[in-house]
Amino acid sequence: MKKKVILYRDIPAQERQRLDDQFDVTFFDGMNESNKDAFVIALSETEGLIGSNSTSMPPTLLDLAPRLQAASTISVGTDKFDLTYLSQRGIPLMHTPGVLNETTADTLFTLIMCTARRAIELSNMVREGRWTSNIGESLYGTDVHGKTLGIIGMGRIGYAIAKRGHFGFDMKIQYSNRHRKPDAEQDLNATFMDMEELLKTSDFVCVMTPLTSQTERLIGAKEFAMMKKSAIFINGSRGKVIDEAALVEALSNGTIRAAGLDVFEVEPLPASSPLCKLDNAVLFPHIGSATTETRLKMITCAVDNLINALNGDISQNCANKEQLNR
Ligand SMILES: NC(=O)C1=CN([C@@H]2O[C@H](COP(=O)(O)OP(=O)(O)OC[C@H]3O[C@@H](n4cnc5c(N)ncnc54)[C@H](O)[C@@H]3O)[C@@H](O)[C@H]2O)C=CC1
Ligand SMILES: O=C(O)C(=O)CO
Repeated sequence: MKKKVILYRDIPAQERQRLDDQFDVTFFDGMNESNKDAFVIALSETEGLIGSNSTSMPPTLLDLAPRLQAASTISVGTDKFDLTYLSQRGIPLMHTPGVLNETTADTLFTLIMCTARRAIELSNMVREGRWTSNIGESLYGTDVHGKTLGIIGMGRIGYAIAKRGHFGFDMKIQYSNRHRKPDAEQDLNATFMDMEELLKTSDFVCVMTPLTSQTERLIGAKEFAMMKKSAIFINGSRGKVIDEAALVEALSNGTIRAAGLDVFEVEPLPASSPLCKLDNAVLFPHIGSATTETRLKMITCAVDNLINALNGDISQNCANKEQLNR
């Protein structure tokens, strides 16, 4: 008999077919008030889960899935699951590292360029008929090339961002990370330092850590105050890695120059957020990996991951492999 699987995000037909070939699939378009009861009933029988990282899967919900054997998230970030809880139950969480590095780094560099050159603010000026003469000094941007790029979280994506800065923009790269990265030091001439020194000396501060209990609110009022007044802050990790209210304050009172954000404490970001009123904030709707090519690669990877995991193979792309092996 085929194993039962819940698919909680729409995926292309050919990938859905690969799941159907192997499993008895129940589809939900996310999880919301209108389908929650049916979702809970399906959970009681399911052996596998696959979906996107816009849906939270807390222990209270997964307690309702006593037969669960594997979960597969269409993301590299695993913060919508509790890894300790899953590991205690012996359930692997599969994810999609690597396939989105370059696309996400492109997005982060777009944020760097848009904030530095005030691209969105000035584009809006043109569209709204407010371009009536030469723009004047008060609307000039700041250079990106030749500046210092500080990366907090020099992992797979951090490295891809640093590569763009080093080779494309002649930037000086510095980083803080849980451990040193010899490849970044050799290939990109990157300098390892503690976060405080990085905050004080970078022109662009880019956060690319995962969201964990150690990184939650890593950057708050104290950290913004350490940055240069001319600094530009970029967050592509998760909204909760920063204190958003403190960022609003820092952008409003000139503690830092500007911010580019792809992620927020609450997503979708409500239009009532004070961030939406700030010209010096560039706001993207969590599009780090959102290209047609890369999203397909992520979905294909996540489908492979679930098939492998439910067949007992977690050698590739298992986020809690070490915890499971303990
Ligand atoms: N905006 C978007 O659409 C996307 C966001 N992400 C986010 O980016 C995160 C990173 O992805 P990868 O680069 O693939 O992960 P990774 O595991 O390769 O890199 C993360 C790095 O952060 C470092 N780190 C952890 N805690 C730290 C701390 N307290 N201080 C400094 N460094 C710390 C780790 O040592 C590691 O090198 C994901 O977990 C996800 O949350 C990922 C993809 C797309
Ligand atoms: O993969 C992730 O973690 C994302 O945030 C979406 O690409």
